[in-house]
Amino acid sequence: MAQYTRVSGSVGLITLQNPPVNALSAAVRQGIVDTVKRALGDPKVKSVVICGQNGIFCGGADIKEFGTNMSGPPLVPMIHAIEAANKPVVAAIEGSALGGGLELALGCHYRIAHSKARLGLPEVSLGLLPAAGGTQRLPRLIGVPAALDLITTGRHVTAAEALQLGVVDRVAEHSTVDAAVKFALSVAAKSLDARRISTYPCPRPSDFDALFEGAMQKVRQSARGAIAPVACVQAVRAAATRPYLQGMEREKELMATLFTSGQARALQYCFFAQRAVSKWNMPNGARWDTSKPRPVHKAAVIGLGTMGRGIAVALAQTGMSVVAVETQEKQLMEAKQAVSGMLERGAKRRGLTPAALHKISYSHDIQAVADVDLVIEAVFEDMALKKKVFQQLSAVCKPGTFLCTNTSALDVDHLASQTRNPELVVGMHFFAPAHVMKLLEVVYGPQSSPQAVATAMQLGKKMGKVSVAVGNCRGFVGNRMLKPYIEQAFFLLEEGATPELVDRALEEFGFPMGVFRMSDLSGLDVGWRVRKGDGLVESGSASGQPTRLREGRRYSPLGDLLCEQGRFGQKTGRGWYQYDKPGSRVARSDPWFHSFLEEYRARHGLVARRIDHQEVLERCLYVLINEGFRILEDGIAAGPEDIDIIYVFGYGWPRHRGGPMFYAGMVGLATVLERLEHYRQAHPDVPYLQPCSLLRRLVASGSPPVHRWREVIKKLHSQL
Ligand SMILES: C[C@H](O)[C@H](C)C(=O)SCCNC(=O)CCNC(=O)[C@H](O)C(C)(C)COP(=O)([O-])OP(=O)([O-])OC[C@H]1O[C@@H](n2cnc3c(N)ncnc32)[C@H](O)[C@@H]1OP(=O)([O-])[O-]
Repeated sequence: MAQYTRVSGSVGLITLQNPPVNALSAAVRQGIVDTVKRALGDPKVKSVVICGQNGIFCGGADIKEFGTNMSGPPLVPMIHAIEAANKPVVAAIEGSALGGGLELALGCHYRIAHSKARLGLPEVSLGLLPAAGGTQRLPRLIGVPAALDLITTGRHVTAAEALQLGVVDRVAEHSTVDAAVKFALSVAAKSLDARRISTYPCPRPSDFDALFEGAMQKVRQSARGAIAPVACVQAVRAAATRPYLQGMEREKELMATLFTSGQARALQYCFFAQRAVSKWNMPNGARWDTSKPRPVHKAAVIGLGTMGRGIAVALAQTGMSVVAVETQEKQLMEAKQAVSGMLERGAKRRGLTPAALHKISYSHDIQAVADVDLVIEAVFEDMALKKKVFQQLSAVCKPGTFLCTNTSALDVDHLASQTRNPELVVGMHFFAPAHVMKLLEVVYGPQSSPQAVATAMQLGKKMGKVSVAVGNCRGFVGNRMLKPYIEQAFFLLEEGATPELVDRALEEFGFPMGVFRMSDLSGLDVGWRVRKGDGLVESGSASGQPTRLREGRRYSPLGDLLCEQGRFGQKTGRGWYQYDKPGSRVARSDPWFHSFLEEYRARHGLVARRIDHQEVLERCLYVLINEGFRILEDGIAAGPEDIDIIYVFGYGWPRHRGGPMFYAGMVGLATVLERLEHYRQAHPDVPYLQPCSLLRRLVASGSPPVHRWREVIKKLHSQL
């Protein structure tokens, strides 16, 4: 809807009305067409202002309409009518002008933005391109290089940068609409010939070919198989090589290739899934909208290793006071330096003064956290040590202090049982580097209070994290699914694959790093320590079948054998790959490992066979997905969106593939089930390949679309 009023005597004020972000739904588009006609037909009106209700201009096209039979007036002619108007039209931009919202503003003759406004064309992040003239008008207004940057990255710019780029004409510190009305009065009599962007020539950069080749190469490298960024470059190229109307035809053509693509559906699913996970609920019925968080003004971090330092930085960057505790004096001094460095670099990147530096106080005494509202424990991943810390915290902290653990796999309930108030204990599982990675798993146990979960989720949002609430179990959601994925990768090596082949298949699928390059980065010794803790590691000297079985389950000692030789990955310069020196990041094939693998197969009577990318993907991804279904069945994750957001934001699952559960729906649940059964028959000693009954149930009920799985899961749990 759009409301029309005449203000200041001669200004027609059009207000977009579609809360919360005034998206350009069919009704809003119709409203704009009607109100613009009215303003242009009203003799008293000399100029027009378009603004949005509730302090936000427009969040773009209504994404909820995509995939439906879209009705109502199309955007392109609607914006043309505004640009062709014989009265100046001024866009008053508050809050956000994104996608179709900015394209609407680019159709106006002037743009005035509030100093806090954000502007951009983020369509690429939805698997699309700006299809209401954005790819043709923006290059004409701000030049090809700047337009290429905004359109291929989809990044939002501040009002200040938008002014500097020439996207907006003015920036207002207060009441943008008033400023726009005053401005509209001042330009009422001015000619509009030079204000219709589509009539502008598109400046042709001197290094035209090099620029577009460079842009195409860049998007192909960073896109990892995503198609929208490539189409964005092609559309902007049309702006620089064709007259406006032909360029618009090209924009339309390219959008048609994207609009119904699987990638666009996956990316739009991620958009809504990211918002859905903030609406958390627990099996005991507690929910996001009925559980009130408690404010956290002062927080503490216990243990200043790599994770603790990142968490301290992320907390301080919220502007709250932070107490950082490390009992080892030397480690404390090193941590102080490291944290200060990270804060200074962070502030510099954002063009800010490192005010957060003064928000952190350091101590080697746990007594220093007595008055904080929330503590995050990040000491070494050892249960005995963590239990001791939780006992101390329970004694030292003021009543009501939330006690959170950054453990990545240990039992949160067991730690809670070490305290006087287990209801105040939750897991806050960050991902390395903690001040960079967006994902946060908030882990609740049966005793965790809804208020503790609500407080941790709110703190996560304040730290700029995408927080997902999950139940307590071994490895929570992310690491629990990673275990069978890694196990299959090891088995594939035994059967004939190489680290290079497995990694190439996963990287071509879209992962930034394959499983073996990732293992070398995070360190083979991390997993080795956990397997030792689980009593799985045996001495390397023995050979034959028995050494590859643990309680009747197939087991591959490959990783253990490498660790016994000190091959921990990048940190030792040798792992699954070789590196120039310890700490280098460039992986190179290692002839030693290839002959070691052949000798290993011979020693264990294994005959290598040809393995193709399809088998790698099916075995590594379907077994991970299958564990995802078990997690849903166990109620550890409330819905597929929770799992998908965890994998997209924490494990490098390519966003244009929607996440493991969405991907399973795209491939077809029946196919996933059939392939798992196929591999289970071939490998009866691998229980992870046993299809989950929830998967069978979904296939039996006709493989409903992913957004309807929660109903099936609910029914399943109600029958349990
Ligand atoms: C032709 C044209 O070229 C093309 C084709 C297009 O234009 S494609 C569209 C391009 N536009 C975008 O990519 C912008 C997408 N939106 C955002 O980036 C953000 O929303 C925001 C504007 C910066 C506000 O952030 P926020 O943190 O304050 O609130 P929120 O929680 O995110 O959002 C609040 C609520 O609004 C919903 N919502 C937001 N934007 C929406 C949109 N464009 N369409 C439909 N719903 C939308 C969202 O799902 C949530 O719903 P619910 O969860 O409450 O039920």
